[in-house]
Amino acid sequence: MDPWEEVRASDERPGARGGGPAGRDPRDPERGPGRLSTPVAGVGGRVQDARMLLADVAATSSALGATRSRLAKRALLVDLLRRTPPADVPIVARYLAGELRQRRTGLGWRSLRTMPPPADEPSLQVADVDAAFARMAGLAGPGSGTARAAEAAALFGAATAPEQDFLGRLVSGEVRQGALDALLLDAVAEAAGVPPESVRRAAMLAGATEPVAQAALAATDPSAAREALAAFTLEVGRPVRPMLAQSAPDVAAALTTVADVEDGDLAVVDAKLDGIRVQVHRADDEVAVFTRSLDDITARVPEIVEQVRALPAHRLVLDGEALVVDGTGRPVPFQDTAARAASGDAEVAATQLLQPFFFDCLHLDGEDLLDRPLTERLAALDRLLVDRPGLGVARVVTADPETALEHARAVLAAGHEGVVVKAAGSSYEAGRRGAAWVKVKPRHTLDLVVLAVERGSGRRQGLLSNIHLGARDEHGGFVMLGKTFKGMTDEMLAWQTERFRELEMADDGWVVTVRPEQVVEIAFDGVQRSTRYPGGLALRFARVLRYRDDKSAAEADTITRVRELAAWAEG
Ligand SMILES: Nc1ncnc2c1ncn2[C@@H]1O[C@H](COP(=O)(O)OP(=O)(O)OP(=O)(O)O)[C@@H](O)[C@H]1O
Repeated sequence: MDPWEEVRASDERPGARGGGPAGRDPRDPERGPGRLSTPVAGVGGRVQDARMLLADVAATSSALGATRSRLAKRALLVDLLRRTPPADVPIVARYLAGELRQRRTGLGWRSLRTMPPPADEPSLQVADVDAAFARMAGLAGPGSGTARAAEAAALFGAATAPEQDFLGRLVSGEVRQGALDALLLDAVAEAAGVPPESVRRAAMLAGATEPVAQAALAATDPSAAREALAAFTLEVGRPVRPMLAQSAPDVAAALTTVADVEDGDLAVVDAKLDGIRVQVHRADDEVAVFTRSLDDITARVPEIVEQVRALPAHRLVLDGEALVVDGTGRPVPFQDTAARAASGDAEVAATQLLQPFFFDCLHLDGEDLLDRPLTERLAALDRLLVDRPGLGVARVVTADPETALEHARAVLAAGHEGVVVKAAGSSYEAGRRGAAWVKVKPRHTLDLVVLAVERGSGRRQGLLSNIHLGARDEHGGFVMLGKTFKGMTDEMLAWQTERFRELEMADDGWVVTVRPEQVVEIAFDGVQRSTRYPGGLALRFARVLRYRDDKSAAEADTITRVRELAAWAEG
């Protein structure tokens, strides 16, 4: 069967995706039940000298957990931000928006089991807590375990019972990192009195929420805040959040999503390469390579650096995908590319070369191209790659569904995973999953979060094997959709056994409950109704394709998406 036909015959239907902003319930009151009792001082009246108490952040966090609507959550965040002294804004933003990588403190769940008695009065300031976490993260070598335990005891001992609870949830990952980012940006806008788009755009260009929150809220009035935000522009050397794609069930549906093809609007149909996203920046001989999550991997990928240095330009920012290809130019299995990208081992790096393929150009020799139409950006890319066309991505520009489909078939035959259909006139919307890029893959996959794992038996004795899979719900929690022990290689089993021991929260001797942080890409044959699992749905023949370290749990697929798949399957 033609794989593209298979897509159409499978469980997705065109047109059923999209809709308005998720989760906004007009019946919700402006302020939710968890509203803080402390009065709002207003932007001008923020207490400039005092520091923010951890108790305030902890109270907001627990109120957020109990509040269901986005509107009420945003109101709580605005409340908190307005009362936060400017110097503390970055820390508060980091704790609530998810740029705190808890794992780096070295504190495990086990160390939280024996808390010292709580303090009676709140006295901890967020800056003290942040400093304590930073000190713990900096500990290494002999004696560091004891020093870390002493730091933790001092920190937790100075915390009241609700603060201990918050710190515990922060360390254990229950205060979900990243989940609030979009909401926090809107709250920053409201607290600073500026349009939300200006905050979002600044955060995308800065590649981070923290500095943007600080700039907006340190300003004395809305017009100063607007000016401070406008100062965030594309900077060669500083990664921007990458533009993301929606999905469509087939090429024709993708085409009509991005372009008015009846009217002859053109679409760019790109090969979708299955590797790792790379954003490369170059200023003369300085080259930096960033991943989808904006980690700097320059030192691990000298072969990419070299190829970028050879391009005929002084300053550039390119977006692309890097993969290992075999002698015939076909991509190797994704796991091998991922293993190569993760490895800093010089021997591996020398034998398995990562080849970059560029599909967008955001800056070229002094000109920012983000706001230019895609066709102009691609013309710049083509000029740049004129002597190295192999560094580009196979594409056609068309309004004709047949031509697009033909290209998609050729791309698949060349060993790639699908196509990305893009509006020819669209700008680069950093950080957004807009309608301008639509991906089509013949194989169905979901990115789910591992909630628990069962001990293996027989051949898998001593290993952690059967994983419990969860989709995100609208309220920051997860809905279990089933379990699988299929598709795991021996290496994967060994890796996951170690990984899930790290994330362990409880072990009843059979099932190990883990912190919901690890994303796994699952292939499946369909979604069916089931009374067995809490969402009323289960995946048929779920199997593991790969673990994804480039996505956080906050970016995993939602139960709404799974419900859509079930509805499509039922017609
Ligand atoms: N030609 C291309 N244009 C844009 N993105 C591409 C292209 N080829 C490969 N990609 C990859 O596809 C991804 C776009 O899909 P999406 O935004 O949904 O991210 P994703 O969730 O990582 O996707 P997936 O899991 O399907 O790879 C990009 O992040 C990029 O890594």
